[in-house]
Amino acid sequence: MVSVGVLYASEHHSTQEIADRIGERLRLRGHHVEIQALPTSSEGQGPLPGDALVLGSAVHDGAWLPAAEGFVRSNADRMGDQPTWMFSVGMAAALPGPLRRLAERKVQPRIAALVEVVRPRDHRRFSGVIRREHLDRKGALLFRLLGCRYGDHRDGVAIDAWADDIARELEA
Ligand SMILES: Cc1cc2nc3c(=O)[nH]c(=O)nc-3n(C[C@H](O)[C@H](O)[C@H](O)COP(=O)(O)O)c2cc1C
Repeated sequence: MVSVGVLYASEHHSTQEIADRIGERLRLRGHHVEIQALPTSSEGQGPLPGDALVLGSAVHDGAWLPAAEGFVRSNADRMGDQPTWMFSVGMAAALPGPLRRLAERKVQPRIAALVEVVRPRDHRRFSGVIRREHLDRKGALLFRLLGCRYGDHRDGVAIDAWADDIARELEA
C-alpha cells in the first residue's frame, strides 16, 4: 500500500471530478489516497502529501491554471523527491478532426516547461467539459468558427486505465 496525494486545479469542476475518479480507482487498488485542491496562494505550503503524487490541472489558454503552475514552480526543488504523474485536462476532443489531431500531438510550451521541471513518470492529456457559459463572447465566437463541439468529452475508460497503470507501477 502506497500513500498517494492527488492534487488538482480546476475552474469548472471537470478536472476535480477526474482527480476524484483517479483517486477512487487507486483506493480500490488498496492505496491510501488524499485528494486536494491546490491552494490559489503558494503561501504556507507544507509537506507534499503522500509518498507518490498525481498532479493535474485544467488547461486555459495553453497553460495550467495559476494554482497548479505556481505549485510546480514553488516546489521545483523537491519535485523529484517522490514518483509523480501529471495530467492536463483540455478540450482536444471538442475540436474537429485535423485540429484535434494537431492538438493531440502538441504539448503547449508552458505545459512542456512544467513537465521538464517535474520529470513525471508520465504526463497524460485528457479532454474535459466545455460549455457555452464557460466562454466569453469572443471565445464562443472562435469556438463556433473552428467548428468545435460543446459537451462532456471525458473518456472514463481512458482515465480508469491510466489510474490502473499508476497503481501497477506503485505496486511494482
Ligand atoms: C477560458 C478557457 C480557455 C481554455 N483554453 C484551453 C486551451 O488553451 N487548451 C485546451 O486544450 N483547452 C482549453 N480550454 C478547455 C478547458 O481546459 C476544458 O474545458 C477543461 O475541461 C476545463 O476544466 P475544469 O472544468 O476543471 O475547469 C479552455 C477553457 C476555457 C473556459
